[in-house]
Amino acid sequence: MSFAFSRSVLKRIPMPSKIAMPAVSNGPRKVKRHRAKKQNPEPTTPLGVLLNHEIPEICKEHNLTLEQVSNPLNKVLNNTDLRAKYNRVVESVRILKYSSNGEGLALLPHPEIPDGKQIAVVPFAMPEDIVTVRVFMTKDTHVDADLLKIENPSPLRKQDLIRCQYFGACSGCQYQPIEYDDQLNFKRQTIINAYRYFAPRLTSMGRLPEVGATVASPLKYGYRTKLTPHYQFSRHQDPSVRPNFGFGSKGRPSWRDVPKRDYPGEVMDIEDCIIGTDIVRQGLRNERAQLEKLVESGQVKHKGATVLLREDTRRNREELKGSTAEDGTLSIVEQNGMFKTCVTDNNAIVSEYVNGLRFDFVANEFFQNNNSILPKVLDYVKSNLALDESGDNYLVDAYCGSGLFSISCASSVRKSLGVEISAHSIKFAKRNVELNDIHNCEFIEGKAEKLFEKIDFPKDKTSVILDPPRKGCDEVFMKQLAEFYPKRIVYVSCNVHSQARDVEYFLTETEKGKDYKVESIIGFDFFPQTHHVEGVAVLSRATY
Ligand SMILES: C[S@@+](CC[C@H](N)C(=O)[O-])C[C@H]1O[C@@H](n2cnc3c(N)ncnc32)[C@H](O)[C@@H]1O
Repeated sequence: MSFAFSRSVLKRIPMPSKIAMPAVSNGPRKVKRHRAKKQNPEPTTPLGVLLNHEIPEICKEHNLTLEQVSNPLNKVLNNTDLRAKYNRVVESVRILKYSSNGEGLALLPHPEIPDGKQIAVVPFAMPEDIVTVRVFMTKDTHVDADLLKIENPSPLRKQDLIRCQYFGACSGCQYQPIEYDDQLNFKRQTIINAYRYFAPRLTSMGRLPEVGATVASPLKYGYRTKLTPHYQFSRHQDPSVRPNFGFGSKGRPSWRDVPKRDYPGEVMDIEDCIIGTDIVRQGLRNERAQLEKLVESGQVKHKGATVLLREDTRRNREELKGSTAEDGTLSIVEQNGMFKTCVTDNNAIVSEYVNGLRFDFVANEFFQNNNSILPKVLDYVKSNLALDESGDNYLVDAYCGSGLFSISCASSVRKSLGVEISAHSIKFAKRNVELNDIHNCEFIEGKAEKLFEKIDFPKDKTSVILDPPRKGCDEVFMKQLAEFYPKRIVYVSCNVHSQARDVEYFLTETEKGKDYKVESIIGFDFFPQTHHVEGVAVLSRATY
């Protein structure tokens, strides 16, 4: 039997520290009082958006003050009768809108105050649904509720579009029952909201263009080149039985007959994930079967792990290594003359092809997860860099990863400079220029602002691509970018909220940023069936 699974793939989850024994005491037993934890999320996370923008907005729309919708949390936590009153079933609830996280938001009657209200977050409910919910968690500002029944569906709800048996309990997808065009519209609305919330000055000054229609993904299912299922042994579980292997679950909804979960609220047992590519889906099946064998034979000694499933594409079949089927044969999918395996080793080197260019990278490092949409994104980014046809152009690629943008634009520029914090990614960016026989791209390792120490490109001929992680850019970087004064900036982002915040800061808070105009804002649907949207904002300098 192969040990590859347990040795190379698994990331150990730390064991809980020893449980402290209670101190011996002779006095009367103290009643333990529960104290609510203060919620102070990062403002551009889904919870930050909910607390700072979505809840106040609902209050405003319904003439409610924040006090009128807040809950006496410490009282509820310490009084069982009161908790039972708050954790209740509520019928005939109209869902008002989606949160930025693709969850339904609603107003419930207050359980104590006759004309009071509570704001409820209801996963899997959609705007205009009339539903029955069960409140299971009270927070200061809102309550969390499970969707129990759809009494009257929203006109946008098409239940027969749901293709996954786990939809409605798995935390991965939110939009399966919605026609694809409507999904794209919801994502556009997310971007519009993000700029209203995080770029209020630009919005009120009329300095933002209309957000464009979200660009569709060619593949609506079967697109994800990376999945990371996990498992965890619970304390009460027979250690010789395979634990659930899959993804996190959401609440305990009962509106759909989803296959039984033994450990609600934890990991769901998922046999197949249909948003994965064919080979990644095969990898999921293989690794699940492997885990079963290893557990049965007592070879899994740790409490849980996350398993990487990453597509690897090669021209040459002999180069492939990866997940094997139960009979020990390597799983391979052949597609358009290329061969694909599913790699499970975090440190393996994998390849992807985009527009005929080859990109190698370390399996657990960042690479875009939807290969099918990349040609459209690259076309759009390239056409918005305002590159001169003579080729007298320079490109800065900040947060460059393994060089996707620099290398894809190399034939249209004289020189490019990429910067990236991950040493691994930089190593592979350098290797990728060699693999593609490119000679005008340079890469440096370090924080994004490091590039300003190095750069000697003429500002009037330089365009900048920004593609930071979810938290966005920091102010130091934005200030230096404004000082550098490039002719054009294309800002790609997987979090449109931090993007909107950065664009507002750049245009309103930096001296030279005031000379820029936001030319366009548009979404790309990298993750169909989910609430995620990738935003691309184009900024141009007034004169160059
Ligand atoms: C969304 S990825 C984009 C990668 C690349 N543009 C691509 O499309 O493949 C963001 C990248 O920023 C890098 N990163 C994170 N913080 C950084 C920082 N402060 N300075 C430079 N790079 C950073 C991450 O390692 C990651 O590779």
